[in-house]
Amino acid sequence: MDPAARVAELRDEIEHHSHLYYVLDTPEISDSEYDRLFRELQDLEAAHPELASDDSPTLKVGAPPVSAFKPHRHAVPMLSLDNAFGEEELRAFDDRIRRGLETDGHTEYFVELKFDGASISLTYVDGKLDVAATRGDGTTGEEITPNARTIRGVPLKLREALPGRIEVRGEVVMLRSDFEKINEARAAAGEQVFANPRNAAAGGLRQLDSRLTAKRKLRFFAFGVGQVELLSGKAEGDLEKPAPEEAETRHAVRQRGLIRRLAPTQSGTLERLKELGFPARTEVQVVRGFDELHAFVQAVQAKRAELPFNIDGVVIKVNELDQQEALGFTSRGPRWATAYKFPAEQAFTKLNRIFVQVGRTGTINPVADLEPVVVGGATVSRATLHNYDEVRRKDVREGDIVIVQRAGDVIPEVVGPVLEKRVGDPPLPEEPTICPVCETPLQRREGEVALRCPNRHCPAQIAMKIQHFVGRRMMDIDGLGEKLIDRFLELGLIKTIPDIYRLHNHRETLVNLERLGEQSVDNLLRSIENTKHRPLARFLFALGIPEVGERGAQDLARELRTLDAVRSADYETLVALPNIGPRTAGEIVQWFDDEENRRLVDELLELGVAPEEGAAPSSDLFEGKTFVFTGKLERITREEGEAAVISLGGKAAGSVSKNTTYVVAGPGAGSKLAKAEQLKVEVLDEDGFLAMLPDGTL
Ligand SMILES: NC(=O)c1ccc[n+]([C@@H]2O[C@H](COP(=O)([O-])OP(=O)(O)OC[C@H]3O[C@@H](n4cnc5c(N)ncnc54)[C@H](O)[C@@H]3O)[C@@H](O)[C@H]2O)c1
Ligand SMILES: [Zn+2]
Repeated sequence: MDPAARVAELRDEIEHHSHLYYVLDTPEISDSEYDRLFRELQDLEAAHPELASDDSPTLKVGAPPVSAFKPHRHAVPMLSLDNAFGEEELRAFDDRIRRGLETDGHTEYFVELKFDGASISLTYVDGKLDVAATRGDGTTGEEITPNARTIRGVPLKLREALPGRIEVRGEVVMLRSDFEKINEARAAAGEQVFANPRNAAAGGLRQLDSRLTAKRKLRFFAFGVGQVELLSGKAEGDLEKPAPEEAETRHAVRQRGLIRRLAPTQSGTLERLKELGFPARTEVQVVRGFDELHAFVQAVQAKRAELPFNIDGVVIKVNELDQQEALGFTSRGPRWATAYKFPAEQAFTKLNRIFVQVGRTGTINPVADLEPVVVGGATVSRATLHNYDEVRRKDVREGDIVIVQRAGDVIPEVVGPVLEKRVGDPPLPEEPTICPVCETPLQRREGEVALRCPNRHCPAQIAMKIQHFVGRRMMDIDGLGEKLIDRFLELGLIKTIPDIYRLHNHRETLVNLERLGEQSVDNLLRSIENTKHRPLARFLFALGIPEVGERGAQDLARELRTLDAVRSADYETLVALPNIGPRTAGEIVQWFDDEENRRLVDELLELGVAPEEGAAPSSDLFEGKTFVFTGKLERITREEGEAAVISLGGKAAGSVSKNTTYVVAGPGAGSKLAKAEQLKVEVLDEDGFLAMLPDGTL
């Protein structure tokens, strides 16, 4: 295509999506698609300077304010940020900064989370909130003062009544937990769900009735200041050592009695904001040079999913304000900062078909078959829809354009359809009445939403049970994957879980199977044999008793120690155990009461499976104490730490609560550490933990 035509097309398209995103808060394409269009336009404009235009979206910020609100002119423009994707672009940013500052040394950066929300400006006059405004197009925003007053983290009065005027800027976000509740309610009311917390927060800011804003439970995190015109006095002490070339202006400022900075650095500014009453910020750090910068970025990325709100990257700012000034601005943003973007966790794609999957316990799960799309750095072509209640609630139909989400290790899921893009009126997917695999009529258990196939010999369930049994966190049978299990089932080589341990009787058949050589068969048989003495906790987890997960199985093994004790425990015994609730206790009793399940366990034992019993604690040193391990440990693994705690009579838990005695935190610890600090739980580092052990080591 002719570059001029493409440029025109891109500008139109970008304007269209900006309007949907910034003004209507209902995007139709994902952020990464938008970023791609934006980059393409930037590149074309750079390659063809003759196509430059003053009103190109590449020179603009956000979108103009809507007329329902009083316009607010920003004293200092509220700009956007440049982006960096990947290590190479991060390095290029660092190089550019060093060139700009004409230094070869390490630059000092202030690095922090890039909140995925909407920015606002809060102006305080003599310490009182005077006016709040959205970013708008950067020059003019919308005045939303009554709405801002409802946001947690926006002080109505600063802790110090600073004389003069100070404008604080930051991001308004919605916690993921609040977002989920709000979306559930919207779906139930047949409304379009919000694609993400950002849209919900941005929309919440621009309500005409501030009571509606209050309902969204928004939060504010300050990240900087705009205009500062404080009368000298209190804040002056923070004006340390002006750079010599600035002494002149500094002198003039002082004569006028005005101070225009809170502190000489970005990190100092944030400290001051905290003192003034803005919520403390976590995950902020001063780093020097590229390596430290890169390490921080990676550490944040690793704990992205643990944070209570969404972030879309890390913001990197040159820390010294004098250096920031020297670097200056472009029309869209500061030269002294960039946004390092993480892979997007959401994408838009077409839902081709909804099909049914039968789970391990017979649950019937609708699954979306999607046009493959990259989300969170991986290609996704299937996503769970959980159950048919949810399908109806979200109103997802075949052929819809849907929002797909993949956050951290969580299974990809369909957030909801883009109703605007629905073609015609496709029928709501029908809930099946018979199992798609064995054709048994489906049932629904009392109090459950999911339908179930009640046929315990249903081939689909057996396949899933076997897959679960051999899984990595269960019996961990190396080399026995999903495909091979299906093949063995088809050939009748295995029909039940115990048949796995009888496979050696079929060595000849196996060796002659297509694509399985003698060597891989022997490897497989050996790895099966090697799993006969797995720890009891793993074995219990592998059995697939409803409600008994990894932690539950560990609790059972630790408390009851032998398989016999678990098998024969009655309801009262079980329910008295820590962490075992009535429902779990009931399921365990029922499972072992079942004739077929008992035979399954007996057969396994006869075949030589002998789970390693939970050892009795060697001491009661940690009795009554609960430990939580978090972050990266250097000298021991988390599992070793937990095993040590248990063997000394203590407990290891996965999350911090008021019952936690100690949190052992290594580098990179995130929300668990924050929770510990909040609950005033004692925090140890790895050395501190090791020092508590009888020998001072494992
Ligand atoms: N899906 C769509 O249709 C669509 C349309 C338009 C824009 N977008 C998305 O919006 C982005 C552009 O939006 P933008 O102009 O707001 O830029 P941006 O979100 O890339 O970066 C600038 C903004 O980051 C925010 N921010 C968060 N944490 C911060 C911190 N710690 N310090 C400083 N700023 C912080 C501020 O609000 C600032 O204005 C695009 O990259 C795209 O992903 C998507
Ligand atoms: Zn079935």
